[in-house]
Amino acid sequence: MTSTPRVPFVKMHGLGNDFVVLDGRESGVPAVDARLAAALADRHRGIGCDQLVLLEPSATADLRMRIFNADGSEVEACGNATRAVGLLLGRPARIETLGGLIEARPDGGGIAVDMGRPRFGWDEIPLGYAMDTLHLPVGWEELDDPVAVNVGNPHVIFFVPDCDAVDLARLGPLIENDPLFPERVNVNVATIESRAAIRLRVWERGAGLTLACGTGACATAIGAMRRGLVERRVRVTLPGGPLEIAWTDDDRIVMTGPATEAYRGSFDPAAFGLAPAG
Ligand SMILES: N[C@@H](CCC[C@H](N)C(=O)O)C(=O)O
Repeated sequence: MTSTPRVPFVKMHGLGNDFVVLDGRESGVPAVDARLAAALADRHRGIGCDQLVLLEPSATADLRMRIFNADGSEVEACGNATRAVGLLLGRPARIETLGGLIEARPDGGGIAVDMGRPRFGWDEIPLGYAMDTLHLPVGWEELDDPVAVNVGNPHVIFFVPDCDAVDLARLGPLIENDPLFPERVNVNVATIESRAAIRLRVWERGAGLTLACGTGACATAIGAMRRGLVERRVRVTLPGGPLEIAWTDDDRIVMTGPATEAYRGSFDPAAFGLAPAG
């Protein structure tokens, strides 16, 4: 009897936003589609994670990073996963993503990522129709007057007196799936603590409430900076811990924070309905 070769993975997280990382640059790693991504992300029947990350060779960068939400949807960007991949690589690297080319490098005890330029056009978020993205004239119950920012992926940000008091588990999915957002949206509720500090909770598109969201921290910081609420370098504290976000003079977003390798494991592809390789 021949046994099916197991598929290796690395379990990682950035401030508790957790990932299963598959290295598709190695042989034996299966093609990932939405069904497999959702099955592996399942916390009861799979390995469990907020996002599945697949590394592939790239013709234009050091490697390509593909990101799948827990619901199986493939997305353009993930700040925390980029720091995790930066930790795995252990050296400065240019990373190709669906959202553009970004760069990760070791920085002190953590990883710094140049996330590229923010975008503010209504059709770049994207929104369903033209409106001012600095003050969207819309609201859902007590959440209103949000900012919209695309930092590779789409975000809407509500500034509120106390983000911990918002019922984000109920309002998050309503806003995520509102027809105003044709590609759905990540929903951020933020409280300005000072001109250098923001507190943030995020309902992630395709993943729900997470302990941290790197792109959410970037989008929220940029939204707050555009409104003149904070300086161009700010600490954003999520339930899982803090990230430092800077908007540079040459219009780039730099996010700095920790990443952690939790463990290495392997799974039986047959258990996930995959035929043995070769
Ligand atoms: N956790 C991520 C964001 C992952 C993708 C997001 N849910 C989306 O659908 O755009 C981060 O750290 O940025």
